[in-house]
Formats: sequence, structure tokens, C-alpha cells
Amino acid sequence: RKVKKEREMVFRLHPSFQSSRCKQSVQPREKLDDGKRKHKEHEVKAVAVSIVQALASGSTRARVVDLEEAREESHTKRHHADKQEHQELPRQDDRCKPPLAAAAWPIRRLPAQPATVRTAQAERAVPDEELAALAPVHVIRHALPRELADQLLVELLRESLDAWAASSWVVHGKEFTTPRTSAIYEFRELKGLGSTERATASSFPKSNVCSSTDVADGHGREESRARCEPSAALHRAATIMQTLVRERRPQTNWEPTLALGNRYENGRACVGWHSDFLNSLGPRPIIVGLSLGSCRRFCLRRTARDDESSPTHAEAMVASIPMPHNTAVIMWDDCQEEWQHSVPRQADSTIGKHPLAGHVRLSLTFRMSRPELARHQKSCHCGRPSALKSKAGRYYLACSPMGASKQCSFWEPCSWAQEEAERLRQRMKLEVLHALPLQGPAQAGCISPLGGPSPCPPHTTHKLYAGQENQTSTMSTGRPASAAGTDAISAMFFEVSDDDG
Ligand SMILES: O=C(O)CCC(=O)C(=O)O
Ligand SMILES: [Fe+2]
Repeated sequence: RKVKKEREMVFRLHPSFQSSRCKQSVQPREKLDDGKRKHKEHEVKAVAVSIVQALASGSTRARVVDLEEAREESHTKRHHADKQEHQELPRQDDRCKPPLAAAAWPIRRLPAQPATVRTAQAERAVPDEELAALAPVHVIRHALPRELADQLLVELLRESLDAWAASSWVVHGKEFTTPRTSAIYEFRELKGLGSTERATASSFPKSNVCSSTDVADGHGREESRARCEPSAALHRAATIMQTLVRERRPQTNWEPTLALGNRYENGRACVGWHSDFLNSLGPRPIIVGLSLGSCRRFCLRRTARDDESSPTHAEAMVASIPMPHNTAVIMWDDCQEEWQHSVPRQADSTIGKHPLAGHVRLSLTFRMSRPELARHQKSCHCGRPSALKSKAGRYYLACSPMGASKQCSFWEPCSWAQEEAERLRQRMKLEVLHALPLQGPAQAGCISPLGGPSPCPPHTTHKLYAGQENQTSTMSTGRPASAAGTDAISAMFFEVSDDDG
């Protein structure tokens, strides 16, 4: 009875058993002789047990991954068994061949492209350019020269094993550890150098000496992290990231001052939905993520704003971007405010392996810290620096769990950040107006997540403009933006808030 019960469960879980047409593919089992039938039942039981064990163990996410793996395994076994069975037995129904069941459940490695967008209605592939109009991100393939990307990968694969560390925190007396290791690289030595000087400087430190102490993140003291010295290759990469940003937004003064490295050992290593800590970055920061090694998904989802009636309105969507080796994603200033990002767990069999790194993925997120924000730092009830974050367009301070042995209930809105965010939105509007001839929303190039023109989302309008190659502006940075960098691009993407008119 137990075997029968488990078999029923496998049948329920396995889609190849769910189609009534395919039910016939299991009919021939009745004709098996006793020995074979027992063998078969034993096999089905083993699969059922692995699924039950997967369900019984671990967190919800672990269950999903384990279940996926168990399903893949069960599918492979089932497929081989079916194949054998059909060779031995006369086919009852030609329309229900085993390959049909196989096709229903393929084991798929994550392809390097394209990105996909999922809404309540459907999921579809979107080219990178279209994604930039749907979400405040820009995907750049082959971001670094190939040799530099490979050199950085080799360096960091070694260094991350030696010196990067997981962070931990305690909630209700229980200790949690990040399912990945990380470290901070600060580009101290380059402060004050222009980007051309940065690119050619030969005085960069060559050593990769790391100290794995629990040093808080600069002025913001956001998280406890290992700290490492950036190599010449990493400095070069930072300079290139800066160029990539400025080519797309010539008016920005963005200059990376630190990079946060993350090592994802396998499909279980992940980072859940979040927006980044903003203590040392300030409101509406630009953050650039560079992927090295294996190809994992980087996902984005929009969080509803306070003033939106329903979080499940039509524009709710999740974008999933495969990030193969040497792909960069620029998260523009809306991204930490109204969006969350994640690197979800994946079954190892779906990871796009890298010839050198295997399943390991490294990411570097380049950020610009602003020392002047230290004066805004406020302590929580535990006496530790509170964390500045934004959700759904609202800025707040809260007790940060990272590196702490306990948490307090401190939470309050952050008015200076809210006001500064508003000023930055206004400035962005001026930059757009300054850089471009006026265009009404009708010409703005809004694209619906499911394709075709659509009314623009109520709060964020992603506008596609023709290239403004010779545009020079001193408006936001107080210094002329380089026009040379923009010559190469044919189009620029800006997003401005509809609130700004
Ligand atoms: O690994 C990535 O691409 C994302 C990492 C991230 O979101 C973070 O460190 O805050
Ligand atoms: Fe993040």
C-alpha cells in the first residue's frame, strides 16, 4: 500500500504522467512479468523517497531546488525505463511515445541570452535593448576586453577562496550565514585621478594582500565584510565600468570607489530579493554589476509604491537576465528605489558552466561611496549605525541585522534622503530637457512588457531618445561631460519620473 501511495505521488508530481494521453505509456507495466514489475516498483519507490526527502528537508527554497533535481533525476530514470519497456513490449498507441514525455520535461541549461520578462499574463524573451526600456537597467555583453575578464576571473577565483568570507547575523537567537562569500575592494589610491590617468597609471598596487577582518563598510558601516586590496586588473575594470556608465549618461559624475565581490560556489549559493544598503551611497545610486565565471540568472522585480492602489496591477513583472562571463548590468538610479534584485537558487544542472570556473560565479558590484554622508549617520536603539534603505520609493532607517548578535525594533522614515531623492529626480529631468529636444510621451517609445506600444507605467517612464553625440553639459557635475564617449553610441536611454511632468 505504501509503494502504491508513493507511486501515486510521483504520478501527481511528474508532468509526464499528467497528460491523459500519456497515461497509456504506463499501461504496459501491467504486462511485465513479476520480476520486472518488482524491479520497476522498486525504482519508482526510490524516486518517490528522494522527492519525499527533498520535501521534508531544508528551507522552502531548498525544497524547490531539491524537488527540481529530484524531478530531473526521476525524469531521466523514467525516460530510460520507458525506452526499455517500449522496446520489449508492443506499442498500444503510437501517438504516445516516450520521447513525448521527455520533451515535456527537458533538462535545460541556462542559455547565455536572451533575457525574459514575466508578467501575470505571460513570459516572453526580450532583447537587451528592449529590456532597457522596461526596467532601469542596461545589460552590456563583453563588457571588458576578453583577456582582462579572464585575468580577473583567474585572480579572483584564487583570492575569493583564500580571503572572501560569508557574513552572519542573528535573529531571535538563531545565527544565519549568507549562502555566498564576499569581500570589499576599495579604490582608495585612485581618489582624485581622472579616468584617463586611471587607465594608464602604472603605480597601482600589484599585491593582492587581503586582511579578512570584520571591518565595517567605510563611513556607512553597512555590513561586516572581508577587505581586499584591488589589483591592477581590477582597477582597470573599474575604469572601464565608469566609461560604460558615462557613455550612456554623459552628465553623470559617477566614479566607482569600491567594488563588492560575491562568490557563488554552486546553484545553492544565492542572494534573495533585496535593494542595496544606501548609507555610504546615498539615494538613487548607480551600481554596476560585473559577472565572471558561470552563467547564472540575475533577476529584477518592481516593488509597488505606497501610492499605488494594488501591488498586483498589470505592470508587475519579473525580469530574468542570464549573466554569462564578462557581462555587466548597470542598475540605474530608479533601481534601488522602486526595484529589487536577486540571484536565485538554480539546480546545478541548469547553470551555464564556465570552462575555468565550472559552476562558480563571481560578481563585482561597483559603487560610488560619498564620504560626506557620514554626517547623516544615525544610531539605532542597539547603539549601532542604522541601515539606510529604500523600498517602494520611500527612504527609511532601520536596525541592520548584518554582523549583529541581536536586533532592535528601530525604524523611522529618512527625510533627508527622501528630499535628496526628490532633488535628484528633478535634476535628472533638467538633464533630459537640457540634452534633448522636447518629446511628448506619445513619442517616448514605451513598450509594453508583452510587446507592442502601451501606456507608459504611471511612475517611471523609460524614454528612448536618438543619440545626442555632440551634447556637452556642465549642469549636474560642474565639469564638462566628455562628448567623445558618446560618439560611439547610437542611442541613449533615460528614465524620468512622470511626477516631473
Ligand atoms: O551577484 C550579483 O550579481 C548581485 C549581488 C548583489 O546584489 C549585492 O551584492 O548586493
Ligand atoms: Fe544587491
